[in-house]
Amino acid sequence: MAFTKEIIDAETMGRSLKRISHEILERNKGTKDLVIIGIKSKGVYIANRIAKNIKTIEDVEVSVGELDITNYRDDIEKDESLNSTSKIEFSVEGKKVVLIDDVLYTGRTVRAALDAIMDYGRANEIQLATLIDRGHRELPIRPDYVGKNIPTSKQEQVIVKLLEKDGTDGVLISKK
Ligand SMILES: O=P(O)(O)OC[C@H]1O[C@H](OP(=O)(O)OP(=O)(O)O)[C@H](O)[C@@H]1O
Ligand SMILES: O=c1cc[nH]c(=O)[nH]1
Repeated sequence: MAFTKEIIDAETMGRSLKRISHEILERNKGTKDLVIIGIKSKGVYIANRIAKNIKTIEDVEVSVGELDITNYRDDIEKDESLNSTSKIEFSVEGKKVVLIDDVLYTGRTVRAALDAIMDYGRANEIQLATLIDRGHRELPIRPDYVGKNIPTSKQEQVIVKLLEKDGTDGVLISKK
């Protein structure tokens, strides 16, 4: 039987995302040339929340893009007939891109996302933010901003719940 427990509540998640927003501003010395790209699907909601926090802190609207990595995954064959649902309505050329996802695990999703972004142009810099880093990387990828490091076993599953999609905020860990 699966055993599930909450490891991050809504309040803590909100605080973590505020801290990450401040860290992004601190590291980039503000919002000049800054753009945010969320990996679909949950990374997009988190990206929008961080952009909202930045608006509150700096009163600047940072552009947010949505990245669909389906066609760049290494476990399925590339299918050009699959329409990408990415929505990036700005140039990444010369920009500082903050790539955002909910969970960082093997790193394969981020590897695919880096490939996908490259197709949009040559960013000056790509940084990575994740709400949860659960370890077990299979590629040399590390986040620049982390909500919380959660040591896990490979048998466990990390489930991020977001208000926009699930009606509630929180992070659960489930053990088979
Ligand atoms: O580092 P990785 O091993 O690639 O794992 C992390 C990815 O796994 C999850 O997505 P999932 O593929 O479960 O799809 P989802 O975004 O629809 O939840 C999560 O949202 C990350 O994108
Ligand atoms: O536990 C995991 C691993 C990858 N992606 C998730 O969302 N959870």
